[in-house]
Amino acid sequence: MDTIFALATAQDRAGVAVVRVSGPAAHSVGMQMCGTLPKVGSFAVRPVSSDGDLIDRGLVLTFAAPHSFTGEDVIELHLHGSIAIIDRVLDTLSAFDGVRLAEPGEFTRRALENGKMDLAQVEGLADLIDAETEFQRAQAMQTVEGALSKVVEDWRARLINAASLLEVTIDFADEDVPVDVAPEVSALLESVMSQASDEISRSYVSERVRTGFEVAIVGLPNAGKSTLLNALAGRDAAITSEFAGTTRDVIEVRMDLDGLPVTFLDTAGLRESDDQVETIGIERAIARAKTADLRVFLSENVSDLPLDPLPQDIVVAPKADLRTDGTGVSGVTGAGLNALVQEVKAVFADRATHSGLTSRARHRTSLQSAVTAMKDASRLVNQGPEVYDLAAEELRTAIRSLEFLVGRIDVENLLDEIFSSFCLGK
Ligand SMILES: Nc1nc2c(c(=O)[nH]1)N(C=O)[C@@H](CNc1ccc(C(=O)N[C@@H](CCC(=O)O)C(=O)O)cc1)CN2
Ligand SMILES: Nc1nc2c(ncn2[C@@H]2O[C@H](COP(=O)(O)OP(=O)(O)OP(=O)(O)O)[C@@H](O)[C@H]2O)c(=O)[nH]1
Ligand SMILES: [Mg+2]
Repeated sequence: MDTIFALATAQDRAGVAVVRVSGPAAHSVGMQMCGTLPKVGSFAVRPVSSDGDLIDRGLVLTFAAPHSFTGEDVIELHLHGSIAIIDRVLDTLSAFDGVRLAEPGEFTRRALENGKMDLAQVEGLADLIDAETEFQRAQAMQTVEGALSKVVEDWRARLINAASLLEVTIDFADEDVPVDVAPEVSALLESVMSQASDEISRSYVSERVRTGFEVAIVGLPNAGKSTLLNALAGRDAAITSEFAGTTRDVIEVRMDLDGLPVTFLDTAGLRESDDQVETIGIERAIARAKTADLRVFLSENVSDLPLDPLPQDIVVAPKADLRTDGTGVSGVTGAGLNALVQEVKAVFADRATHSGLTSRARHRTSLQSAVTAMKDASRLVNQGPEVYDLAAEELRTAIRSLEFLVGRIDVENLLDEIFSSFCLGK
């Protein structure tokens, strides 16, 4: 087993930089660079040297397998966060035999392989590192803490219970069956099916929390959409001009609305156009507006537009400053801006109350196949003891789907994909 190392902190000048080393050679490498290591489970200031040349004086932490993040022997070098120090320390580490730079996510991969966390927790950890808003942090943190794993484990236990009730009956097949297990098995299946189905519908909301809710700003050319986007963003994200048809590409601005991750989309003004490029822009605008979670129609009259508002969509008049009725929004004067933001926030805050524990298509696929197998099992159980063996087989399929979800089985082919999205040093 290679010993791996990486910079765990951001690749830039900083107060402190942390280099982690994990694997069988971690302690011996540490002793060669630092003279002696602090005793296991503690930290101390040590010189960090290369061939007798003092690179830095750092804080050194020693962990011993299995009591570390990876479950292996680990040392951490907390260095001054200088680019030159980091380069020299990484160079020095790579010169040791059997010691190499870690791949993205490789520390976490070892933690998974050593049973320190399961696949759901690993995904949660990736989300936690990517979290930009409070809702994202809270959702990811509950997954890291094992909330999803615990629920799935509970469902799995109930299905195993149901399967064993069927197995007992199957074993008694030629004798008088002691009790009819069908009611108990059905009740177990019903409870898991309803909770899993509920989780599937919640997963769409959690997915939006994870990736951000999208709000498309749509309207006629020149309505002031780009000006509005810039006002929301507090910076010049999009080009604005007095010429109708200025915006063509969809411009995205990510925002944190009191912890809710929301991406505003500025789009091309909607009209019939002879300009081929503008027409492509308009097609993109309509496509993105349709898939967005919410649309803001910056429009006096939505029937002017080739798009109908959906129930929660917001319709607001443009250029409030040119109006006398006190309504509308203006990116120039800021009139109505706060009210608009509050309205968007309210819509998503309400949707976010329906979030759950799963946030990926992968989770939904597993849950869906588990539910399908449970439905089949339930139907078979109602047909009578002659087909209990078939029902038990369906239950095993459902159990395997749940095990796949938390990575108990069969996930080798998933790992490269999951870990490739991790940062270096994690
Ligand atoms: N310096 C530093 N900060 C860090 C981490 C790290 O690895 N290093 N973490 C990394 O992501 C996070 C904290 N999570 C951690 C989780 C488990 C262990 C760990 O060593 N667990 C051992 C028990 C350690 C002990 O004796 O207290 C274990 O589970 O056996 C370390 C960090 C965030 N902050
Ligand atoms: N008076 C007034 N003018 C505005 C307001 N918002 C935008 N404008 C002006 O209207 C013109 C068009 O603004 P844009 O923000 O580029 O309009 P748009 O909706 O993005 O236009 P397209 O990208 O062409 O669809 C510019 O000259 C802006 O300065 C507003 O609230 N009040
Ligand atoms: Mg524009």
